[in-house]
Amino acid sequence: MDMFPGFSSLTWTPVDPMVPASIPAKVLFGAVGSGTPSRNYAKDSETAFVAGGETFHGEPLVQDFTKVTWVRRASIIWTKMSLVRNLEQDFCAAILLLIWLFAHEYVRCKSRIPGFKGPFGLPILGSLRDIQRGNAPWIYRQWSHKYGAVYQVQLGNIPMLIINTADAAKAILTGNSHATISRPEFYTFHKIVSDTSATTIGTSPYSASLKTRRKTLATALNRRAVSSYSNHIKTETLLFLREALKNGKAGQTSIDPGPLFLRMNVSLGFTLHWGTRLHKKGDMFHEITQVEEAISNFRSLTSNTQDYVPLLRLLPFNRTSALAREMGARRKKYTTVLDRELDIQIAGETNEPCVRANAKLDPDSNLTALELESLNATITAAGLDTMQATVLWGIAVLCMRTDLQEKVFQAIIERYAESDLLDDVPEGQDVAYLSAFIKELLRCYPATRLSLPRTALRDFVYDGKVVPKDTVIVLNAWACNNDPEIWSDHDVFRLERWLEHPDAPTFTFGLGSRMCIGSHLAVRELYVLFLRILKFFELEAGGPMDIDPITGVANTAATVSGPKPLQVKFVPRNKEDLEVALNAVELSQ
Ligand code: HEM
Repeated sequence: MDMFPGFSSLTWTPVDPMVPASIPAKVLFGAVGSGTPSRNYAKDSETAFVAGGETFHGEPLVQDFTKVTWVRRASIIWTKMSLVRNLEQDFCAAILLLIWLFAHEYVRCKSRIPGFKGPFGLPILGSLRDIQRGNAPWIYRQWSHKYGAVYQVQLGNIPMLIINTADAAKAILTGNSHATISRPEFYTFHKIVSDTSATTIGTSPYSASLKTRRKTLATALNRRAVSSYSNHIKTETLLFLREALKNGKAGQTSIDPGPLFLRMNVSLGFTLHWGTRLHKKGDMFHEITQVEEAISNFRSLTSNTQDYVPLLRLLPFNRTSALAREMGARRKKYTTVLDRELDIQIAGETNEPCVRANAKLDPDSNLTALELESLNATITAAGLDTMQATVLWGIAVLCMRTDLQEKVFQAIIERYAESDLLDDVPEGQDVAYLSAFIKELLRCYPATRLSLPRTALRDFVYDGKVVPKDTVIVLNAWACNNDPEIWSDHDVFRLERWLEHPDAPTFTFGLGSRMCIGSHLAVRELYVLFLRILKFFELEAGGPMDIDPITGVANTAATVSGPKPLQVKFVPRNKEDLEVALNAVELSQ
């Protein structure tokens, strides 16, 4: 039954005198007829009703207000009151928002580190937008010209000290190594990803457990241990050559070397940790690389806005949190499969020597299940994207700087006879130019340009100012590597600098108490890989390449700064000999 006869067909003409009364109200307001008062102020207003007698589709177009029933009048008065109430509510909401904003800004001001200069940034966001919009290490270096070598930025409410010069890095991270031994915890990575999968060593705050885990992995990755992995490195690098030769049709086709190297690196990590090579687990490859890349981005210092603006975490459809949770769970799934397989092998005494088996079998090692899981996460994550980025920059530089490629190649053949290098590569780095190339590569293209952040475990003093406990400290490794106090020609990719100053510092692997523990493995792998690539192939660019360290970066928001995708021709220096030699080599399974 219609409770309000005539109400549902009620139509209005606008109060706006500029609108001709002859235009049907349905055209002006859209379809009318439900009778439900809406928040269109003109429509809700009593003055919207004027007398008239036209009809539209048989209904009166304009209704005489004097004929409106008492029920309708009550409805109109109620609507008017609602309008006033809505305005009151809006006003109160605006006042509350303003108060919250002032309170927030007060807290933000209070959280600044006394004595350190730095940009103030925007309300709520601080300097987050500036950093997210550009290339953070470059922007931080620009700001250091204004605010000094060490200054503060605020990302949301969180103040961070940014270190931009070599001297400051040494003073803070080496000079106060114990005070700077911890890592901060961020919402997305530590509360969401690590809720479903353990935290890696590199993202764990300082604790007794971190000490034990770090010691276990550092022992497995020290110089002596790395030299015992030469057989694994040989297998993986020779497989890389085989794939480059085959996929690139002996130099006739350009290929993207990214996936080849990724497979090689993941496989090496698996062998060292679980004693099993990746090719046996073909299906897992895409899953692992996809998940680890996504998780790496959750570690990003700049891209997770919700880490700095807690309000965003309340959004009902929070895609970042949902994705972070999913990736953590997916990582746990494949590491669990690998753990189970290794456990069966350990029980049957058929396992290969590897980090996890050593840790489980060592009677002195008391690692808990969660700590072992942290080692899993570390080995799958650490070194994966960092090594990938470094190798790809190296390949791009060699394609674009053919003079350097020739120089290093000549140095290699001077040192090695024709076919020596398919067998073991002698320990050490006996091709000085190649060694210099790797150092220069790491200097100009540090994979993590902003090193993994630290937090102060306790107060310490730098430059006469107190750095309070819990302050987040970020090393701008890229700026330190380009410090004009160390190199007057820091913008040039020049190998000879490392022959002139072999002990000059680089900041690519960090500094002090939480420095990278995989650096020996990383440098060895880079050395052996480039030695073999350059000995057997000539590299040609198969498409445009931007090797500028700033404009050439693929994703400036990512934790790791790799180059844009490459297309490369791997032209064998001697196709027949290489094919025969590579097929003859027996590779460990
Ligand atoms: C070119 C390759 C690599 C680069 C540029 C790199 C860079 C870094 C950096 C900058 C840090 C933080 C250091 C600091 O806070 O001072 C780090 C930490 C770490 N890296 Fe690497 N890394 C590389 C390869 C590897 C490899 C191959 C592994 C192991 C398989 C590895 C394992 C680790 C671990 C476990 C940590 C955490 C150390 C801690 O927090 O105590 N890295 N790496």
